[in-house]
Amino acid sequence: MTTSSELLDLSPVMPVVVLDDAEAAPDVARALLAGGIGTIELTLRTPTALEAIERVAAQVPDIVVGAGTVTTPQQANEAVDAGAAFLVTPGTTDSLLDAVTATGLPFLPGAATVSEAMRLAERGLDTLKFFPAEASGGAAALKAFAGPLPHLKFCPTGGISVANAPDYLALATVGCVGGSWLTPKDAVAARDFGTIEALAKESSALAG
Ligand SMILES: O=C(O)C(=O)C[C@H](O)[C@H](O)COP(=O)(O)O
Repeated sequence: MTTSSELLDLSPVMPVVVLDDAEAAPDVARALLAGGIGTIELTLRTPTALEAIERVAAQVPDIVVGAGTVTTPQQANEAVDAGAAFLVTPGTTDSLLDAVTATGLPFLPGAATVSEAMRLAERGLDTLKFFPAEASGGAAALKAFAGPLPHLKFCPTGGISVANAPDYLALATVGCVGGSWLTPKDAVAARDFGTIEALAKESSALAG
């Protein structure tokens, strides 16, 4: 079992993946692994996402597969049943926090402000997702968070690319960044796993 803080150490970039076709999921995961990325977050934005998680968990045991876009207690439970090893929420409500905590899985709860981060810290959580990162002030905002909250660690996502990822990864409070750029929609649709592997390689070489 990986802890929330260990999740941030798996790779400098956590790929945030939206899949319309569950059948492609194992090959996407294999391409990411071949490019040096040890984790995949499959977002529950598409009807096939749970099946995609199931397939990756069963067929690609070397990658740590999690569920993203978990916004309801029911989704948290469905993700566990599908075999997710971790959960990611874009924001946090009390009922969602209770549900994800009850799963016993490591999770990254979303926060966009200092107050939200402080509320999560009050609940004993020190490893958070910062979302939407760029729209909420970017690396400069997180740098400012670290003044009063140096003990909290973040995985920022939302608007991050290979170009601005280094600004975040340079911060001591950032363990990894999340982003969808490793799995472009057209590359997935065309089953162009070579492109995904190349993007993964470029991302895994970023200093974490
Ligand atoms: O789906 C979720 O749970 C989210 O919270 C949002 C995702 O992490 C971002 O949408 C990824 O952002 P991009 O890399 O800008 O595409």
